[in-house]
Amino acid sequence: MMSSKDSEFQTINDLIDIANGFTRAKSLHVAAELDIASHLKEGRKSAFDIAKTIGCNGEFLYRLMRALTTMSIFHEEEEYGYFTQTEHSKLLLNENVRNIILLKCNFDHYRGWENFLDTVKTGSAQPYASLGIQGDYWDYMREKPEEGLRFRKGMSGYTNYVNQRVVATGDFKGFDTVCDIGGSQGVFIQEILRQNPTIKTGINFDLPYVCEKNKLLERQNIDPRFKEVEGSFFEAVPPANLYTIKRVLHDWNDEHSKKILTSIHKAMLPGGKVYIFDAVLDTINKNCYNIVAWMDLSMMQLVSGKERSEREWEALVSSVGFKIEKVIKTQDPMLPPITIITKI
Ligand SMILES: C[S@@+](CC[C@H](N)C(=O)[O-])C[C@H]1O[C@@H](n2cnc3c(N)ncnc32)[C@H](O)[C@@H]1O
Repeated sequence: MMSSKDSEFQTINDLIDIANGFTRAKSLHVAAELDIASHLKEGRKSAFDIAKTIGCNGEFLYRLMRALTTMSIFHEEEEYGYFTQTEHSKLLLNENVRNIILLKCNFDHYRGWENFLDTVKTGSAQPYASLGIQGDYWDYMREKPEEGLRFRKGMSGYTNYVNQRVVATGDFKGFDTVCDIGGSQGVFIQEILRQNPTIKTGINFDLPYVCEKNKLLERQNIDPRFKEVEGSFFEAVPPANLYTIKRVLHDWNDEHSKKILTSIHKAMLPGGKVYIFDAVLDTINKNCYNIVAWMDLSMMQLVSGKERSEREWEALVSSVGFKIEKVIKTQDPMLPPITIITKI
């Protein structure tokens, strides 16, 4: 039986474990950056041999891999220095997963959290002030092209991962023109077109510098119905019958979100709808791990945005002339529910 002292030690260990989160994330980052998993594809291998191949210090790479095994990333064999793959480390071979990790754990992403204490105290976030960046997160992404590319690849990683299931949740029949607002590299609208042959035009709408960078992508089998339109959703969006807006409104506070929704309201063709793909907080269980509570903090610190409850969504959309028609809930928190809104 556990004594109360034992259970206190366990709790202290749990807290220290949480405090170690940064070290763990950084170790995962280095493993992804060095693409260590790809060296175990053919079977067991010594960390010292991998180190020689990739130009690392053998002992240090061994110690990194040994630490990662404590989180089920790689498995250490009986023979000293040898490792095999695990279910977790196999996933590092998936380009989408690797891009998500590289986005989440990169150095600038951490730096954006440096003044989180001030954010909580003041209720106002200045994530990149210490890097001398004025303006919002998107200005930062434009001014630091490497970060911008990492961000877009990471977002496409998320989207590619859930795309098929998310699109299958919605009903896209009867809409001639569908426009994905803030669609980044355009992978979401391409999947919508792929699953819905009756749509006539699918527009990817994003900022001019994002569309410019998209021209450099090696896109394969582009659907002739796919179109890219550049602009700012604070000014105007293209006319469409259906707007999809995925993981965008949570980037913005209510004042900015109202402006985005107003642009959509003005441009929407008669009988149109908007599908919002963002979390609805009420669908999440309290007091246990959920990804949305953590996403909410990232929104708070990095972009001054937030995740919203159904009541908050209702208040937001009704203030600009929309009403919620339906919320299609999903079981997996990785899959955003669809909040369908129409004009009042
Ligand atoms: C969090 S990302 C979401 C990307 C994509 N919808 C997804 O789910 O993967 C937000 C997107 O909004 C775009 N964005 C930011 N400000 C914008 C603006 N003023 N007008 C149009 N797009 C904007 C960004 O460039 C970025 O692609």
